[in-house]
Amino acid sequence: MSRKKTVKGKSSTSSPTTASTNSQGEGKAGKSSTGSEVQSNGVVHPSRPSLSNSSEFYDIAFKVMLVGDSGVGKTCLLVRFKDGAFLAGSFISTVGIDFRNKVLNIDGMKVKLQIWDTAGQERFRSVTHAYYRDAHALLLLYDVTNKTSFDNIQAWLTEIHEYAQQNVVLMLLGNKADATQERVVKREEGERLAKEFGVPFMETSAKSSLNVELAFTAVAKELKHRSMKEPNEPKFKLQDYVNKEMKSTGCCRS
Ligand SMILES: Nc1nc2c(ncn2[C@@H]2O[C@H](COP(=O)(O)OP(=O)(O)OP(=O)(O)O)[C@@H](O)[C@H]2O)c(=O)[nH]1
Ligand SMILES: [Mg+2]
Repeated sequence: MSRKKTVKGKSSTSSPTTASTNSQGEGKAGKSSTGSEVQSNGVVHPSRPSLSNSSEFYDIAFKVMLVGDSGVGKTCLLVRFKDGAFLAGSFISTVGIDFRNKVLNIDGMKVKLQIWDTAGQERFRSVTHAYYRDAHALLLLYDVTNKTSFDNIQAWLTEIHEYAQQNVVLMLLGNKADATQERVVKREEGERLAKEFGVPFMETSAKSSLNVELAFTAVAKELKHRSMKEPNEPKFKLQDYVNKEMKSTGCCRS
């Protein structure tokens, strides 16, 4: 596998609470004024119907962070979700941190996800640590064709406990589920690990798009339910929702 390096996001140790966005809803860490109100729980409610910089109105916004070893497919997962495309060919390892915005319609509400794509390489850890505390949700990825990336999940969870908010929404994703020939981590092993740590789990594929939309939608639903706190609404259960909605390729349904 060839490895090229490119500067896609600006390395920064400042908090991502503020960020600048271009017309495609992509951005880098930085400072900007949005006119939105940030609640004590960190949820961004626009003070009026809001036009995000990606030219889409939204009612509520959350920060989601992609974490996991280098090469597990974080950038590809985000590109698949945002653009519906797969980055095949040579692997371009992320440098620092980068984000893309996407507005989802969740039960009649426009939910904006600001999705932070972090570099998995060890040398960028100090950069990404600074961003954990502002994340409302974390998608923790391993690669089903790479045992080391699976074995490292425990270390990632330790890091998350150290740097992220206590109530952060967390989901474990076993990516590259399409790669049946190269698979070395069974779905059952992923499920077992997730159960052990009490986190929702599913397998995904940025290549085939298996469960990509579902992963982000499930997180957006959980965040929206938490922030709305409708008194008579039944509690949203992320894993139950995922199990119900999961698409099957024969390999990945529980
Ligand atoms: N077969 C298969 N390959 C994938 C999938 N997702 C990513 N890849 C490949 O895996 C390699 C790494 O993908 P990236 O998305 O760049 O990995 P990353 O996690 O962002 O890596 P860092 O930026 O270094 O942290 C690339 O060559 C992708 O083409 C997938 O779902 N299936
Ligand atoms: Mg990347």
